[in-house]
Order: sequence, then structure tokens, then C-alpha cells
Amino acid sequence: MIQQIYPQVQHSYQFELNKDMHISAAHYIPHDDAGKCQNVHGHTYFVNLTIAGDDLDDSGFLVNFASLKKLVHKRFDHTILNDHSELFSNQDPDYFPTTEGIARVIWEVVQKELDTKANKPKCVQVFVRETPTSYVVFRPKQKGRQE
Ligand SMILES: Nc1nc2c(c(=O)[nH]1)N=C([C@H](O)[C@H](O)COP(=O)(O)OP(=O)(O)OP(=O)(O)O)CN2
Ligand SMILES: [Zn+2]
Repeated sequence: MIQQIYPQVQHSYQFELNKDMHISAAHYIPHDDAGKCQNVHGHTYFVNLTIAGDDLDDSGFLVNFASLKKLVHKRFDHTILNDHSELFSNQDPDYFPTTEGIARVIWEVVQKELDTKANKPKCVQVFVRETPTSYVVFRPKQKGRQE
């Protein structure tokens, strides 16, 4: 087990799966307030995805664990996050590759893929640990569902 403590997310779906992964990546925060973090530096991010739903696909999966890893790890591992200009911005603080921004962008990437699936799983939480002492949890606002 690579991470033993997970924040819990409240929901009423019948199935919940969690996928852990490590991502080695570099970034910088393009703002004076970031101090030393304005310089390019690297982290081994720990990411946990929480996916929930009531229906399984034809394989009996809520979503294939391997496809989640491919979607996130393959895209970001050993890259410079700021270079993903289709996802991150050096001008818009909402899309700086901060831990917060990374968590939200990962959610957007994952949910976009899940929306293509017939069984309509939902990414209900993205946990991103950037350092041994710092992490962020992103949870989407729930629309039209009593959780
Ligand atoms: N709210 C945020 N604050 C900071 C972020 C961030 O993404 N969101 N990022 C950084 C830096 O990128 C840095 O890599 C992480 O900072 P920090 O946790 O302060 O790292 P340290 O190892 O220096 O912390 P210790 O307290 O010494 O363990 C900065 N802030
Ligand atoms: Zn950093």
C-alpha cells in the first residue's frame, strides 16, 4: 500500500473505487507570492482518484483501474506541468499548476473521459499530495443529485 490515509467523500452511490498513483513531474508557480516555488522544481506527486457510480460496464468494472492510470499517469509523469498549455496557464491563477490547480485539472481530465462511458461513473474526489506536508482535495459541486 502506498498511502494509508484517505479523506472520505460522502455520496450515496453503491460502488466506489479508488486508484492510487505516483507522478514524477516538475512545475513552477508564475507569481511573486510563490517565492522559491517560482523556480522550476520537481515533486513525486501522490494522486488518489475516487470514482463512484451505481452501474457497472460490460466488463463488470465501474471503470478499469488501468484506464485511469493511463489517462493521468501516462499524460503527466516525467513532464513539466506548465508545458501542458492545453490544461494549465501561466496567466490565469485558476489554472496555475498549484496543487489546487493540478487537482482540479486532473478531475476535469478524468470526468471528461468518464462522461463518454455508458454506465456514467462520477469522479467524486481527487486527492493530490505534493510534499510530505502538503496536500489538496478537490471535490466537484454536485448538480441535481441529493448526496
Ligand atoms: N496553497 C498552496 N501553497 C503552495 C503551493 C500550492 O500548490 N498551493 N505550492 C508551493 C510550492 O510549489 C512547494 O513545492 C510546496 O510548498 P511547501 O509545502 O511549503 O513545501 P516545503 O517542503 O517547503 O514545506 P515544509 O513546511 O518545509 O514541509 C508553495 N505553497
Ligand atoms: Zn512545487
